[in-house]
Amino acid sequence: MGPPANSGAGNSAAGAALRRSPSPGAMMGGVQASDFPSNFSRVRRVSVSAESLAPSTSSEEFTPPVYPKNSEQIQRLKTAISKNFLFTSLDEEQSSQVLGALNEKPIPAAGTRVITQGDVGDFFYVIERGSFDVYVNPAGSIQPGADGMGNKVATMGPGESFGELALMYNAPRAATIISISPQSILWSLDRVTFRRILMENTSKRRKMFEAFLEEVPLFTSLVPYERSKIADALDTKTFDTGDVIIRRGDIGDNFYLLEDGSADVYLQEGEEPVLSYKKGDYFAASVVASSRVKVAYLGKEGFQRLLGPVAEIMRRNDPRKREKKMMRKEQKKT
Ligand SMILES: Nc1ncnc2c1ncn2[C@@H]1O[C@@H]2COP(=O)(O)O[C@H]2[C@H]1O
Repeated sequence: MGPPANSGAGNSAAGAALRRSPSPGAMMGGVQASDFPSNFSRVRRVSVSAESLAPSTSSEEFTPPVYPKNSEQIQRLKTAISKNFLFTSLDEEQSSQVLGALNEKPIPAAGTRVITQGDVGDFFYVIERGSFDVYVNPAGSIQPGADGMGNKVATMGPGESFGELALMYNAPRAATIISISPQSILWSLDRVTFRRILMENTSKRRKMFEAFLEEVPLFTSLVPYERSKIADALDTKTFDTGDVIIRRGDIGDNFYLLEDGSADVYLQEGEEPVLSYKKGDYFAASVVASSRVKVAYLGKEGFQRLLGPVAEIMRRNDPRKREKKMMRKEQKKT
């Protein structure tokens, strides 16, 4: 996935691009109908009422819409959201409200434009079936002509979601989304339900990790939006001085990023450390906290799905190799 000249998304960058209010011209993008394939979003673009733009307060009464589903649909929907990090920390009530409010949207044709960059945001989408390309035009909206959609910045598939940025920031859509396979299936969630139930956690996590992830050297090659997706998947654990974070030989299912504090790698308990880690470092094995330590970690699932773009850098700079090398060096000395 090649980073675009200006992806215009992610929190800070999206922030700037997204907090602009859309001009009427930008919203239409000045695009000729013939430039694009059948347009899913244009036919039901809605004006968003002031009420639904108001930030949510959890004390207000709120009844999400309910779209009846048969058991086969519920099963498909549950599978589609099961691996999506935005749904992982919902309680039972929230979960059933969201399941009820998600509405099945078949996208029969490849080349259907689901979201148009620069438009007002109305729905958030989860992909059940099919693939979708993401385009960003650095101008902030699609432009006339063959390259009007800008640069292709990503392709998304089953289990992934999109359309949250405009709803979170009350901002124009930051990208254009086009179906690339026929017979795709999306599930849509209206903006009010998204803001009331899914947004709090998502923006909390993104805000919490945004500044930190920007400083992690491994992630500097990612576009801000890719870092936001990593933030969605991170969890935090705290260790006290002397606690073993990972023991050598443990099956390492997690990828750890040192968020705060410092940690040491030991060859043998009681000996001098052979390597030290500081904020922003990532590690894999035999690590002991040398101060109070906060780590952010990614489970195996997130690791495989989200770190694809930096896999090559990690292979070159595998922390296990680094740790083993230091250990061999130490062993030679003795
Ligand atoms: N690199 C990217 N930049 C901006 N948006 C992206 C990017 N990749 C995926 N997207 C998604 O594309 C969506 C377009 O609509 P939103 O701005 O509401 O939310 C956006 C994100 O969910």
